[in-house]
Amino acid sequence: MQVYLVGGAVRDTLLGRTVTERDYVVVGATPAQMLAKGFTQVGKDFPVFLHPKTSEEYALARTERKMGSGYTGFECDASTSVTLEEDLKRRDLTVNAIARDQDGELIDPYHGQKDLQQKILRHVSEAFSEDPLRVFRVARFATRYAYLGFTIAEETLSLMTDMAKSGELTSLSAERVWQETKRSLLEATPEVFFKTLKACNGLDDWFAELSQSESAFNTAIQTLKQIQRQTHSQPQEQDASPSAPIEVRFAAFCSGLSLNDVQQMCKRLKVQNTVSDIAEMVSAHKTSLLNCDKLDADTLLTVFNKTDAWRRPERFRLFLNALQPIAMQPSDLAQAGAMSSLHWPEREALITQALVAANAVDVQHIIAQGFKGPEIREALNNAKLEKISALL
Ligand SMILES: Nc1ccn([C@@H]2O[C@H](COP(=O)(O)OP(=O)(O)OP(=O)(O)O)[C@@H](O)[C@H]2O)c(=O)n1
Repeated sequence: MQVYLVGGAVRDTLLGRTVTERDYVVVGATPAQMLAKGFTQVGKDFPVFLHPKTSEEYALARTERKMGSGYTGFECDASTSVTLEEDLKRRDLTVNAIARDQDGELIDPYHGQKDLQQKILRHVSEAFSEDPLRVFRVARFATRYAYLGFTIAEETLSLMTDMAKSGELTSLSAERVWQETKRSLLEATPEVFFKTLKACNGLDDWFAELSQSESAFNTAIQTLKQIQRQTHSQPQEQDASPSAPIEVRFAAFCSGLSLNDVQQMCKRLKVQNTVSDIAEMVSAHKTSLLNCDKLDADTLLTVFNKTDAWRRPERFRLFLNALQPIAMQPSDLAQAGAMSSLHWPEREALITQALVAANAVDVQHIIAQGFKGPEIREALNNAKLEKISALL
């Protein structure tokens, strides 16, 4: 049997990037031989094994043919007669279809090295269309390698467009689409992911709310760029620490949508609550906190109560962090006139101080004053209002 390093590890080594995960392909071996060598089998649909010591993935070389529609209709052949070239041919992009043997020699039948040099993401063969996830994967690679100047080959973008138009993207699971989305949002230039999807009609099924609204889409792109301005002074650097967490990035992406649209999209993508909470809070309260010349105590108390800022201070902090890129966009992009006169750092500090002040109101003190039942809540709110007003 022959063993080759394949996929991302070869690609990223050639790009001079750090390699975190290694995948191998094994040619000319049977599952029984792998098990006899101490590997454990993990693949359900096709034979993939974990190395007994390193736990790295070793997949038997295979060919795949799509039989039916949907994501699962594949016929797989992983017999010992499958060659390395055949295995590489079923892969998505030429830059992902380069193998390295144990002597360090590169096997590159689809000219991935040339495409790496020319910075082109190009599909290997027509079999690309058999896996709709690849539309999102290519958009993600375009995002990740944007800093190097990579673009998508015209013919590949055209295939992606055909795939999106065919409706095949709906056969993907929400988890897989979200995973690609999340990984792209955490890259240095996340807007490239969504621009790429828009360019191939890939927003229609999973991000319908954004494909239907030009202005919501533009707001998403501008707000994501604003995060980049704030967090990456050097966007070109690989792994520039993504100081804005996924909650803030996703909220930025949703910042041009109504609360109802954000909820629809989160439900469709099965976004985890910790992430969708922030996007929904931003959508629900951005107008009252940003589109006004001065903050008033009633508004602040309502927002504190509705966001449960009292018991969820960390979530509230993320919410404020998520408002920042919306508030700090260049004034010509601000949605309402009032936003342009906003000095966010001062306003944020004021909101934080108001929360601290209101939080200092002691409910025991109110009870001791003789308030009963629903009166307690009212008196508590009044006392908090007083504290906030005193600050403003
Ligand atoms: N839908 C897919 C998924 C994977 N692959 C192939 O399997 C390899 C490994 O896939 P994966 O680990 O998901 O991605 P990487 O290319 O290693 O990229 P990343 O750095 O994002 O993990 C890819 O390089 C590609 O050759 C593919 O052709 N089509």
